[in-house]
Amino acid sequence: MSNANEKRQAGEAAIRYVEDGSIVGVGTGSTVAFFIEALADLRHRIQGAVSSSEQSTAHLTRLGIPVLDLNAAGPLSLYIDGADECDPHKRLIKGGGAALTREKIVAAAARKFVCIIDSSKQVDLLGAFPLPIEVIPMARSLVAREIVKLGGQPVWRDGVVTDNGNWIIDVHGWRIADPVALESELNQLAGVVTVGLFARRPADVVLLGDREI
Ligand SMILES: O=C[C@H](O)[C@H](O)[C@H](O)COP(=O)(O)O
Repeated sequence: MSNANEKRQAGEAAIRYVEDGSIVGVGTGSTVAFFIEALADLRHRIQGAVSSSEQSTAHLTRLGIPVLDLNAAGPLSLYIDGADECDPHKRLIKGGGAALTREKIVAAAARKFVCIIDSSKQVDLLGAFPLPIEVIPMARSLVAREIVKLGGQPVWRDGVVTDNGNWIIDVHGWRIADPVALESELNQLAGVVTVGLFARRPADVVLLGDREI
């Protein structure tokens, strides 16, 4: 089965976790786009969505799904999002679409995080996909030097500005044996806004296509 078909299956299968009357946390990306399309059929049965990006907000709005502010919504029962890599412990690399910061915020606000992937995202060890890190623009070189000291190869995603007005560094060359420790260590660097490792708060459920793994 093609990756696109598996993404569609995963996006549609995630609908079974949506409860009537709830506010749904919605991630970003091509897999989530299938979820948003399916969610539109249920729009009269939910209160609305909290969005993790301007891209998803535009998609949700176009389909008539109310987009709510997280501060007003409070704790969420459910967050649905894709990933760039997923290990056997449901720890993730995210941020290939530069939406990692708001994704991490909405994931943290949710009781259950259902991650929807295709088989190309499954890995034994995180790090073949370059690790995205959102940085304050003035700290780009500073953070890059610190990453080199930690053995990574930082590459500035030139031309990309996040929804929060920041920049992205993609770190190549890491095979991440201890994602929880690395996430914590990188979070301490001055100028780092968000690390694209979702290890301290992994997914609760992973759907590969329509199959829970
Ligand atoms: O910043 C983007 C997000 O973390 C996405 O969830 C991730 O890049 C996966 O996207 P896609 O479903 O398009 O492969």
